[in-house]
Amino acid sequence: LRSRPGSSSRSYTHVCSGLNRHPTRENTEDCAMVKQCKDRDSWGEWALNEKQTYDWSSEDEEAESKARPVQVLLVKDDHTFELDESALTRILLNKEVRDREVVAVSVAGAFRKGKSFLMDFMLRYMYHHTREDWLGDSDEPLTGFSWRGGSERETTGIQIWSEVFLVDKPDGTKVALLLMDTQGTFDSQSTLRDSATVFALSTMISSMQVYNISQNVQEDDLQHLQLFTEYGRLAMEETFLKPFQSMIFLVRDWSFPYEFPYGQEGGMKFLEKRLKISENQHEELQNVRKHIHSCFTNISCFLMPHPGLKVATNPHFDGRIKEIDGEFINNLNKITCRGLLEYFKAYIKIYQGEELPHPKSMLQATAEANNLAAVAAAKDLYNKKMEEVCGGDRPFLAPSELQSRHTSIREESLQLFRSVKKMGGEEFSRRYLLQLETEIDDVFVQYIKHNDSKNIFHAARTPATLFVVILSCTWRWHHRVRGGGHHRQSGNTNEVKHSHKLYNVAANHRHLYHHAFPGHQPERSEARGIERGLKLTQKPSPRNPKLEPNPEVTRREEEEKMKCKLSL
Ligand SMILES: Nc1nc2c(ncn2[C@@H]2O[C@H](COP(=O)(O)OP(=O)(O)OP(=O)(O)O)[C@@H](O)[C@H]2O)c(=O)[nH]1
Ligand SMILES: [Mg+2]
Repeated sequence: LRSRPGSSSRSYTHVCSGLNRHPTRENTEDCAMVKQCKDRDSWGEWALNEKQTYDWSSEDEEAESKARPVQVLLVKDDHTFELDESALTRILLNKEVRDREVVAVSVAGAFRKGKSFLMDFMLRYMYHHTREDWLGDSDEPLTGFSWRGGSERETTGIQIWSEVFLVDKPDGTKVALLLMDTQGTFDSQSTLRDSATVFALSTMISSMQVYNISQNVQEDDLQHLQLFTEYGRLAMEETFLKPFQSMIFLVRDWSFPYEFPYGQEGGMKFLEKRLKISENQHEELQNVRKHIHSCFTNISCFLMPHPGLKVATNPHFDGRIKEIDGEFINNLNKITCRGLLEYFKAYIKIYQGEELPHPKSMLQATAEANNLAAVAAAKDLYNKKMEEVCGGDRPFLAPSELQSRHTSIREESLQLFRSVKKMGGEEFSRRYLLQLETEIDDVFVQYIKHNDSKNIFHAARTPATLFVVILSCTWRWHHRVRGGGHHRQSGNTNEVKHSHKLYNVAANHRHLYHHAFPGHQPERSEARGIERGLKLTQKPSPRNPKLEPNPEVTRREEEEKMKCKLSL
């Protein structure tokens, strides 16, 4: 194995010092980082000097590899992700393990909660598990994955232990066991998306995810688990019934052993209580529990005691057992897990792409929901009021009237949006106000169109045709009225005026249409509107009760109407 350029010298030193205790030189011919767990006696054969440096600079030098954490997933400064495929390939395609079933054990959870520290105990177990005292010398510092005290984050991305352990299954076959340490969630340099990606990816590729939490199982722990697993489920193409394998809630610093004893049994009873779904529970609480149950094939829990104040607060503590509380040590347990690892590369591609939605903080999601609900309520109000003004069964409205009704209803609806209490602040909600304005204006164009469909002149293909039709109708009316007597003359003058006015409106609206709906052709329903429009334009009509009804005129009038319709 080669050293990765830019690998942290800090964690490197840590690992170097650990090599004295975990020397490895199994298969130099294949550069294998494989530990045959039964072959424990050979482990001590090869020890490195603490100050020894490694020169893995040449591909040809299949150097005696040193067990160490290898950064396989990098979260870069610009919050993008990079998979170190060659490092991963070197570990996983080693001929000793490449055809073996893989069991990946991962640990994830909030930053600074002792995840790497725990993984180092797992490592120690893997190296010494066949010994009675696998914990080793009580003066031995704890090494492996880099862990440390302090408030700033340590582990970044995903690291895997370069050495893959071969573990015997009861049926005599061997499985490859991979240990994986992950970047803690919610540190101050990561976005929610960064945290969600690391958590989701490690859950997707692990057979067992250890969810490392502190002191208790809180509702927000469950909600975050729900968010992250959903983010993982989204990325998995197949919709498995249960997309993930095993999940262990590892509760650190458990302080209530008198309620639930330390360890797995107490943990299971405690978790059963915490994840219980009951009828009278609020839907929100039920949903998060149902989601978690639906995600994992196995869910268990382990209650770990506090390791003692030295571990938690002493900056010089180096992990030696004699300084760790006995109870903590007594509760370190065996690993039991299995699974597959081959989707690693495929999954990271999904997170590198932009198809997945970005997860949002609870406040952001709530603020968005508030604003969207206010937009919906305001749009509703606008639509309702406009329906009353110019809806389906309302008569044609003069455009100027329609415009002025729209303006006042629009303002009323914007006012409703402004008055609804919303989270996220003024600046945030301005975006939604703009969205509302745009949507209302779009709907208004529809209302104009609808209103126009009630107008006879709307359906004329061009203003010119329309004009010819109007002239023709008008001329016929003139002609008929001239022969029909004095009374009709005044009615006809009105008619002509009306027709001209409507022609202007129609021509004007056609212009609006073509602007709003380029390429739009009048539809049947609009054609039907012509009939309604005809009725409208003929007011006051010869059927006006004030005028003498003349059956002959009425018949001709009907004929004229038909001609008008046909020419349209
Ligand atoms: N209270 C408490 N502290 C612990 C426990 N285990 C380890 N620590 C201490 O917690 C500190 C952080 O340990 P790490 O293993 O580096 O924590 P981490 O979760 O890997 O941190 P990040 O890599 O930054 O996410 C160290 O000072 C440990 O000594 C524990 O069970 N309880
Ligand atoms: Mg860590």
